[in-house]
This record gives sequence, structure tokens and C-alpha cells, in this order.
Amino acid sequence: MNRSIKEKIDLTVNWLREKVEESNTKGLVVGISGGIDSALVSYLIKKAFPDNSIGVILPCKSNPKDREDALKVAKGCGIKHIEIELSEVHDRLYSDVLNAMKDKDMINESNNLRLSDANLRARLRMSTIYCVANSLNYLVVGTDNAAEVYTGYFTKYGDGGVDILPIANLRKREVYEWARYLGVPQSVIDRPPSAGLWEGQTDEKEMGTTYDMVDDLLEGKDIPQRDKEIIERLHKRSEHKRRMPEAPSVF
Ligand SMILES: Nc1ncnc2c1ncn2[C@@H]1O[C@H](COP(=O)(O)OP(=O)(O)OC[C@H]2O[C@@H]([n+]3cccc(C(=O)O)c3)[C@H](O)[C@@H]2O)[C@@H](O)[C@H]1O
Ligand SMILES: Nc1ncnc2c1ncn2[C@@H]1O[C@H](COP(=O)(O)OP(=O)(O)OP(=O)(O)O)[C@@H](O)[C@H]1O
Ligand SMILES: [Mg+2]
Repeated sequence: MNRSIKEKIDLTVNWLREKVEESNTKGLVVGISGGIDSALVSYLIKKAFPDNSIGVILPCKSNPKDREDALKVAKGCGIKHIEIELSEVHDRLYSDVLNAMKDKDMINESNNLRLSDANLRARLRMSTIYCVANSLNYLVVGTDNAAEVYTGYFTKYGDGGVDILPIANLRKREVYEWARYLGVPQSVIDRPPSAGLWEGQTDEKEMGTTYDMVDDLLEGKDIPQRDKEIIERLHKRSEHKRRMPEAPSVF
């Protein structure tokens, strides 16, 4: 079926209302990063629930530009927003974990400390957003798109820890189309996608391929063998993130 962007957006907004009704909750909350995925989701949930939607801005040793863009998004769609600074909490928790491990000689050069530091940021955000959701009886809205779901490019139980995923069937290029249609600020559209988990990180640099390639693969188009191998490796390696945790069957 060839629906217009407007029709697809209207269907998504209705779907969001249905999910809230079915779950006997009262509204929706999302983390606003200053990136395009959470910008689009903010515009969608504000449309679905003009009075019962909240954006949460959660700087954690972040580039100040992230916060500026997140504020532009909140202002652009008019969503109610709150801000909680997580840098100090992260410092304290991460150094306590490292010190406890050091005491037991668990730290050596094989540890991936950049990753554990980065993923803790995503998981502190998740805990904070659930704290807001529980308090208000709201659902937590995720921002993963189809390319991120397929490649597993998210932190398990971090930004992946959510209740509903309204844009998980959109390719990244559709995220841009919808965002432009809804009037997401240009500076948000123009910035390269980044998890913002360390200085200079961009999604495409880390993945080793481009969103165009992932989108093309998802659309069944031919892409270079090298990119295909990278994407399929990422997909296979992240299978566990798209499933319930495994349990032994011993009965
Ligand atoms: N086969 C398996 N079965 C069950 N569990 C398995 C497993 N293999 C690993 N695991 C578990 O999963 C963990 C690894 O997964 P995880 O902790 O997620 O870590 P991982 O996938 O290594 O890292 C998260 C990736 O997502 C990126 N990210 C994060 C947040 C936001 C965004 C963004 O787009 O903005 C991107 C981040 O830059 C990084 O590349 C392991 O430590 C282990 O606990
Ligand atoms: N500083 C932050 N404040 C609040 N939420 C955040 C912050 N950083 C990340 N998040 C949450 O984690 C999600 C995952 O980040 P991700 O980078 O994939 O999306 P994005 O920043 O919205 O878009 P892009 O992929 O283009 O950077 C964000 O959409 C947002 O919901
Ligand atoms: Mg981002």
C-alpha cells in the first residue's frame, strides 16, 4: 500500500494512543538527546498526547551542543520537558565499580572500560526515564529505528530498555523524511547520528558501514559484499538483544 507520509504519521499517532489505552497508562515519556530519532519521537508523542507527554534531557558528560539541540526539539514541538544532569552520578557509580574490581585484581588490559563506561551512561538514562514513567504511570517510548534494531546498535537494557518502539519499522532515511515533514529543527537534521557516548563517536564510524547501506539491505537492494558482511555480522552478534533471556529447560 502506498500511503503518504501524513497518513503514516497519523496512523502512528493513533497507534501510540492505542498503546496507552491498552496498558491503562496515562501518557508517554521519551529521552531527548538532540539527535534525530528522539526528535521525531518527541514530535509524535506530543501529537498523540498534547498534555500527557514528557521529554527528559539527560546530559552525562555530554557535548553541550546535545543539550542545545535537545532544547530546540522540546521548544519546536512544544513538549513539556525536564532535565536531570547525570555526570556526577555516573562518576560516583563508575569509580565505585572500578575500585571494587581493582581491590579483587579484576582490572587488566583486556577490559573494555570505554564500553562499560559508555553503556553505564545509557543504563543510567534508562533508570531515570523509568523513574519518571513509574511516578506518572506513563509508558517509556524507545527511539530505535529499523537499522538500529537490525544491527543491534543500542545498549541492551539501556536505550534498548523501553516499553514501545513507534519508529522501529522505519529505515533511517524515512526517519529523516518524517522529521523534515514535521519541521524538526535543521541543526538536528544536519548533525551526524551519534550515540554521544564518547568524544568524536559517530554511529557510522563505529559500525564500519553507513545507514544508507543498512537501509538498502533492509529494502532488499544489492550492496557491496564488504558492507553486507559487516551488517550481517552485527545482526548475528546482537541476536540476543532482540529476544527474551534464555533459560534452561530442566523439567
Ligand atoms: N550471546 C549472548 N547471549 C546473551 N547475552 C549476551 C550474549 N552476548 C553478549 N551478551 C550480553 O550483552 C552484553 C553486550 O551488549 P551491550 O551491553 O548492549 O553492549 P554492546 O553491544 O557491546 O555495546 C552497545 C553498542 O551500542 C551502541 N549504542 C549504545 C547506545 C546508543 C546508541 C545509539 O545509536 O545512539 C548506540 C554503543 O556505541 C555500542 O556500540 C554483554 O556484556 C553480555 O552481558
Ligand atoms: N543526553 C540524552 N538525554 C536524554 N536522552 C538521551 C540522551 N542521549 C541519548 N538519549 C536517549 O537514547 C536514545 C538513543 O540514542 P540515539 O543516538 O540512537 O538516538 P538519537 O540521538 O535520537 O538519534 P541519532 O541516532 O541520530 O543520534 C535517544 O534517542 C534518547 O532517547
Ligand atoms: Mg544520538
